[in-house]
Amino acid sequence: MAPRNPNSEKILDFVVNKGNGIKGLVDTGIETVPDLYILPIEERLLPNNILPYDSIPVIDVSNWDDPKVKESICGAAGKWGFFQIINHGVPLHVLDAVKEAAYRFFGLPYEERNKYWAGNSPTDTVTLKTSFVPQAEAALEWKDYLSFRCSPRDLESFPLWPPVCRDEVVEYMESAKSVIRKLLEVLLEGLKVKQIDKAREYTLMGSPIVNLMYYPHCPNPDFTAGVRPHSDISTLTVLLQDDNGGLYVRATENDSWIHVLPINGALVINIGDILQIMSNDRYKSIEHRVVANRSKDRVSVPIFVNPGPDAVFGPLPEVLESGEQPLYKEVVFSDYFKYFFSKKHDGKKSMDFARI
Ligand SMILES: COc1cc(/C=C/C(=O)SCCNC(=O)CCNC(=O)[C@H](O)C(C)(C)COP(=O)(O)OP(=O)(O)OC[C@H]2O[C@@H](n3cnc4c(N)ncnc43)[C@H](O)[C@@H]2OP(=O)(O)O)ccc1O
Ligand SMILES: O=C(O)CCC(=O)C(=O)O
Ligand SMILES: [Fe+2]
Repeated sequence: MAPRNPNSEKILDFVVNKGNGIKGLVDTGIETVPDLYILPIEERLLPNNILPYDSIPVIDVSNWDDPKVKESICGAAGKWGFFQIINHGVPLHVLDAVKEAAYRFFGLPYEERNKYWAGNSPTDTVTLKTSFVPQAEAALEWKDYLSFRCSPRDLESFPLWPPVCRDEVVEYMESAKSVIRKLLEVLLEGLKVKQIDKAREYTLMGSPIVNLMYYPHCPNPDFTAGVRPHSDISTLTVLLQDDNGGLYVRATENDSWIHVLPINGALVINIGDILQIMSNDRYKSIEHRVVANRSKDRVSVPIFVNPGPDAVFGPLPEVLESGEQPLYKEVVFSDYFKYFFSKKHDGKKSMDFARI
């Protein structure tokens, strides 16, 4: 990474070391995007690269047992890696409450937010961070996020979580659990797995993380990234977005992107690297990126459904039983996670860690 100019060093200190986040910088009233956030032209999302008429599938899951629903889910996981679900059973008021909780947390004064800043937080199950890996990024991402580890054991530290949003995060996670379970059952059935036993459950969903993502309004969103192109490392991700839009998914055509249209009450589902690996490439973890908004603050709430830290995953025996060659080796999830967090968001490069 090239050395940063003195002004960028000052901004980095204010945003990262002093824990103000990009929210704190925007609150100073900046009218242009600082150099520290400017992407090289080849990394920007240009209007010509957006496919205006394409969209990812929207699946009505009111009847999970309907073979057509199962087919749509497995088909979308294989072709698009992304789909939206409606009539999933998570009540609208729970979804609205967790989005409001995100605005409430990021609306707190600096001193209150900063109690949870990475390194200050009273518990490692909740951390406030900015960008992705600021130490490894030439240009930072225009986002702050409050991250909650949500396994049953992590929930023991609930009393230390921020009171302005903790109930809403837990209620959202608890309500989404049955949707996650159903999705995994359908997707695994599509891979000839008959039943998700306790060991498989730990590998598929042992350490979920809920993030409250906050993308403050940006004077020129075209010059910077809310989130750079990346695939998620989860088994799958359940994402609640607000009505501002700004999430783009990579299309099959060279360097073109599809906007994920906000649908009130819908959840966006994407396959993560782990499920691509377990399925030996039958399901696809597709790159996506976020662009901030010029006039409005955007929030989203992903649930990263991750394996337990010591879970070992690789292509499933059921997938390989007909003699198919494994494309990936077996990997411990915590090693994969550390590798992902050791570099900037970089497309699908994390998968090389497991590729044979
Ligand atoms: C996209 O698909 C995903 C995403 C995710 C998960 C998303 C998340 O955002 S989870 C939040 C990050 N994860 C955790 O906090 C989990 C527990 N943490 C760790 O395991 C480690 O922290 C680590 C993520 C592996 C990184 O370890 P390491 O490289 O040793 O660095 P740290 O010790 O964390 O930090 C060193 C130093 O820098 C400060 N810092 C680091 N990053 C930030 C940041 N983004 N913003 C602000 N400050 C940062 C940190 O506080 C330390 O400062 P000190 O003052 O203490 O020295 C899941 C699944 C998916 O599919
Ligand atoms: O904010 C969004 O819409 C997506 C965020 C995302 O892709 C991520 O955090 O991995
Ligand atoms: Fe993502």
